[in-house]
Amino acid sequence: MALAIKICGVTTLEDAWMVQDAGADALGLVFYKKSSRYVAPETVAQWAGRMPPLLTVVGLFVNASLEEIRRAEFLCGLDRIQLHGDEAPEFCQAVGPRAIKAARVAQADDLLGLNRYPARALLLDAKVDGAYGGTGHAFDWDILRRFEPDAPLILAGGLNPDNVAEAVRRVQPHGVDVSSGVEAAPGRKDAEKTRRFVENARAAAVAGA
Ligand SMILES: O=C(O)c1ccccc1NCC(=O)[C@H](O)[C@H](O)COP(=O)(O)O
Repeated sequence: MALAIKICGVTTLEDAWMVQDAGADALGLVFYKKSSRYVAPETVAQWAGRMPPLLTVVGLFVNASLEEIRRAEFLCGLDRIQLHGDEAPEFCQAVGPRAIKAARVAQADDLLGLNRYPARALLLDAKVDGAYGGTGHAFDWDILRRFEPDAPLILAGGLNPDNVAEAVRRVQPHGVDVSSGVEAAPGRKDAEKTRRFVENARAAAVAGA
């Protein structure tokens, strides 16, 4: 199966095109006001008709209301909804078949109960005190050895162009997700790092196929 690659924390239309040019499959828009990568749904709505046509657009929310999510979906035409807070399985169900549930993990116990989420995919990120995501920290991938997710697994947390190949080889995820590892500055992506990330991830996936 081909590896899906998502570049998260895009805040400009220019970076959205760069992500497509680099060969990624999806981009993430952080609709969480406390993030340095926050972009307003109204801003994204102004990009309408000028977005890269074939990229999957993922809206990321942290403990948002269903109303807030539906509004952003309507304004921005989101393909997926990434729930990156403390949302319950029932909330994931209410969001519907576009929902990706993100979970923060540090140890094997953090994986318990994740199969209760009726999610399109499970995204596993590093657990860091006081932060919901985008920290640049990795978790111990070995704790995934005995984990059998019911949904496709997307690996995140501290990935970068230099470690993504090893991550793909060891975890064999359905997809990988990166934010700070391909940044020039918070909220701005670096084209060269993004291109290298995609190239190295794809090469590792092909070699392991
Ligand atoms: O990116 C953020 O600022 C952010 C804030 C709050 C919740 C989630 C956030 N990002 C989520 C992502 O999808 C990141 O790609 C993921 O956490 C990995 O980040 P990084 O370790 O920086 O690659």
